[in-house]
Amino acid sequence: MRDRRHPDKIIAFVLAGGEGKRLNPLSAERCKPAVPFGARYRIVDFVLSNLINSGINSVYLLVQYKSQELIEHIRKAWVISPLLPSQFVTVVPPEMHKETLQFKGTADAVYQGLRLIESHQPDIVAVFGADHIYRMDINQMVLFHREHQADVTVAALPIPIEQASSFGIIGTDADGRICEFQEKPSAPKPMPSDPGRAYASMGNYLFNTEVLIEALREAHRLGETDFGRHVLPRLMASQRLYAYDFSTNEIPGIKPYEEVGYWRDVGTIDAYFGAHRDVMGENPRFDAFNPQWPIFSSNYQGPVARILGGEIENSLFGAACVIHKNTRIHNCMVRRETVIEEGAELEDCIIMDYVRIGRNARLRHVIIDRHNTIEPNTQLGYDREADNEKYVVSPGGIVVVPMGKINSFARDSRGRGPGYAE
Ligand SMILES: Nc1ncnc2c1ncn2[C@@H]1O[C@H](COP(=O)(O)OP(=O)(O)O[C@H]2O[C@H](CO)[C@@H](O)[C@H](O)[C@H]2O)[C@@H](O)[C@H]1O
Repeated sequence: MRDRRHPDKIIAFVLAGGEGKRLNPLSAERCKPAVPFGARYRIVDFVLSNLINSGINSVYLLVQYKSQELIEHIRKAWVISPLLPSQFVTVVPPEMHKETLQFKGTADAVYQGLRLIESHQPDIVAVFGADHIYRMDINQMVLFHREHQADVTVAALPIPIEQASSFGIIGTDADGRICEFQEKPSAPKPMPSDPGRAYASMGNYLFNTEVLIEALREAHRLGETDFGRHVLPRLMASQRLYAYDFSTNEIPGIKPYEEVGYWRDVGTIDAYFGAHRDVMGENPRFDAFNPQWPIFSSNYQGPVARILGGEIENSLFGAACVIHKNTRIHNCMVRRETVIEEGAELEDCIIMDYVRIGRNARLRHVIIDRHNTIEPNTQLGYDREADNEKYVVSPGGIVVVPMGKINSFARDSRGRGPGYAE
C-alpha cells in the first residue's frame, strides 16, 4: 500500500525458505528464519519489523523448507488487523505446479509469486532476505532508489575480506552504480579504498516492478533460479543497478553505545552465539529496546519471570520463567517458561523456551533448544570429548542440545509445570 512517508506503492517478498544447514542442529526441525533469537524473538522478526516500521505493510513471506514452526509463529505474532486488508503478512508456500514442486532458488520463489505482483500493481517490489539481525529504515533506501533513478537497488555494506567468499560482492563507480557483481567469488576483490574489506550485498533488493517481472520471466525461460547467481549479473548489463550503502542508514532512537549499522549474518552456531553477546550487557551493541524502532514478536500473554533467589549477573529472562534459590546464572539468555532448579550453575548459555534445568546441573557455553529436560547433576561444557559424543559442539566450543520432544511446558519428574519446587 501507499504510505505517507513514500509516494510509491510497495509490496515486499521476504525470502524465508532457507535451509540454514550451518546452523544445525538448531535448523534441523525448522527453517533458519524460525530459529529463536534473543529472549523473545525469532530471526524473521527483524526483517518483518524493519518493513512494518518503514510503512511497507503488504508482505508476502515465501516459505519452503521445514516451515511449520515459522507458519505458526507468523499466525500468532504477525496478525496486523482484519480492518486494514492491505496491511498483511501472508505466508506463501510453493505453488506446486507439476514441474515445480518446490522453489528452486530465490528468483524462482518470487517468479512463482508473479500473479501476486500483477494483482497489486506496485511501483516497487522489495525482495528481502529473512536471515539477519539488524535495524534498517527501508524508506531511506527507497529514497536513494528514486534519487538515482535506479531500476534495481541492492543494499550493501563493507565486510572483512576473509568472509567475502560467502556473499555477493559488488564493485561500483563513484556514484554507487554497480559495475561488477560476483556471487560468492573464490577470490573476492577488496574495496578500492580498503584492501581489508569487500563491499557485500545484504541480499535485500528494490526492483521497479516492470524490470523485475521481465527479469523473472527471462530467468525462467533460461532455467535460471537465483538472484545473486543469475538475475543481478544479467541485469547489470541492461539496467541501472545501484548499491545503497547501509552504513548511511539512520535509525531513530539508537543509543550512543550501539554499533552504527549493526548487521549480523547468524549463519553458524558461533556467529549465532556471538550475536547474542551483542544484545546483552550494560551497553549492548544492538539494544533490543528502542520504542522508536521496535522489534515486534509474539503476543505471549503469560506472567513475567519469577526470580526466587540466586546469584545472577548480566542475564535476560523471558516471561513465566522460574529461577529457584541458590542458582548461579552468569551471561545467560533464558527464554520463556523455563525452570532453573536449585543449585544449578549456568555460564554463557542460551536456554530456549520450555526447558527445565535440574538441580545442581552445571552448564557452560551451551545452547539448549526448546522442550528439553536436563537431568539433575548433568555437566555440559566442561569435557569436550564427552560432549562431542552426545551433541554437536561448534568449532568455537559451543555445545548444542537439539530440540526435545514437544510438551506444553517444562515439567518436572512429577509432571508439574513451571513454578513448582521439587
Ligand atoms: N528456495 C527458496 N525459497 C524461499 N526463500 C529462500 C529460498 N532459498 C533461500 N531462501 C532465503 O533467501 C535468502 C537468501 O538465501 P540464499 O541461501 O539463497 O543466499 P545466501 O544467504 O547464501 O546469499 C544471499 O544473501 C547474501 C547476504 O546474506 C548476499 O551477499 C548474497 O548475494 C545473496 O545471494 C535467505 O533469507 C533464505 O532464507
